[in-house]
Amino acid sequence: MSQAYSAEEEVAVAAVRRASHLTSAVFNKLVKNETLTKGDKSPVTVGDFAAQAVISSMLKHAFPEDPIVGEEDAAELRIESGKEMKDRIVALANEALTEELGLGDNQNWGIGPGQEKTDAEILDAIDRGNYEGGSSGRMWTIDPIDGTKGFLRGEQYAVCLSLIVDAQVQVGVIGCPNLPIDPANPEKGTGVIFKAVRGQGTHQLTLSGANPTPLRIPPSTPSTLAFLESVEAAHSKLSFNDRVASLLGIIRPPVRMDSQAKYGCLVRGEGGAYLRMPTGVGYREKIWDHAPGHILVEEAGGVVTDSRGEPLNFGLGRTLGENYGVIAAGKDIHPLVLGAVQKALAEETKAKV
Ligand SMILES: Nc1ncnc2c1ncn2[C@@H]1O[C@H](COP(=O)(O)O)[C@@H](OP(=O)(O)O)[C@H]1O
Ligand SMILES: [Mg+2]
Ligand SMILES: [Mg+2]
Ligand SMILES: [Mg+2]
Repeated sequence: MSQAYSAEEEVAVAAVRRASHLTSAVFNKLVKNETLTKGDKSPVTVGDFAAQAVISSMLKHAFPEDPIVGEEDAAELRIESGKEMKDRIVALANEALTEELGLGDNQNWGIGPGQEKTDAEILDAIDRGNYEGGSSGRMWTIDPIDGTKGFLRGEQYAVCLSLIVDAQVQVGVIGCPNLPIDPANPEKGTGVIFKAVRGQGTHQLTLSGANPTPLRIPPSTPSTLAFLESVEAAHSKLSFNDRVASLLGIIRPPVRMDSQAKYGCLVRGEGGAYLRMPTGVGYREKIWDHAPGHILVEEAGGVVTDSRGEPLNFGLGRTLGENYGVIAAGKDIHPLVLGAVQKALAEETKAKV
């Protein structure tokens, strides 16, 4: 009998691979009018839309019944003012879908090079990401470019895909085109894929899908720990992390990095703990920003909770609901970090009264 979710894993890695190639190629060619500002003031580029179209098209081919919770939608591309961008996205997506990447010829799963798609098919593929989520059944999450701000700066970003079944993440794949393959040996270059399947561990692959290497979070102590945190101060309360670090006697400065590449770094032993606390503006975390990273950490022997010590709930819809932050770390150090977070929160409450 084949391993559980082996077809899903194969398709997910292939889809992330194609989308990762697309995004890194697009970065070098990106021009100014190829970025839009969304309603929440965040950026979205032709790369985000095209990568979501590619992943969604491949998922439809392999698993036509599965709903998708995707970050982007095509509304802006369906109106006259979006025509130029739409044309570019259709061309990019078709290029990526038909490219020969040596992924095998399993046409049943749509992994090998496919046929060109029409404009309508590409827009519909993007809009298939409109599922509202929920606590039962299968669903995929797509964050075609996580860390769009990092992507635009030429820094870290990640192509993120997960399969959630009955509110449990079962498969997670994260492509990080700009991440060093081996941080100790920068000459090895950049571009990695992290993958995890429930019960089967976490692995790092090259961006070409080769050399699967198992990953376990190594033990750490406050003297070796550094927080992995956002670059963007608007995304998490960085001053809070500083307070927690001082309560724990952490000496190393935080490692700031955009996107779920942070979860990838955590599982391969960089940093030691991921900490993301709300900034207080009422933002709700999105499931596509955490589901793949969450399973990478759990399958590498780590623990992920919110600041109350509760598990994250992926069954509430497109968001994680009320925002109590995210703490991810190896299982030895997680209780220590959680304790310090709760102490820092209690200090804040005390300072307010
Ligand atoms: N106020 C806020 N609080 C927390 N996260 C936010 C936020 N505003 C945007 N984000 C999310 O932060 C993600 C990036 O996380 P990070 O800071 O770890 O790189 C963004 O993903 P996208 O770049 O996919 O839009 C976006 O979904
Ligand atoms: Mg975004
Ligand atoms: Mg994101
Ligand atoms: Mg995104």
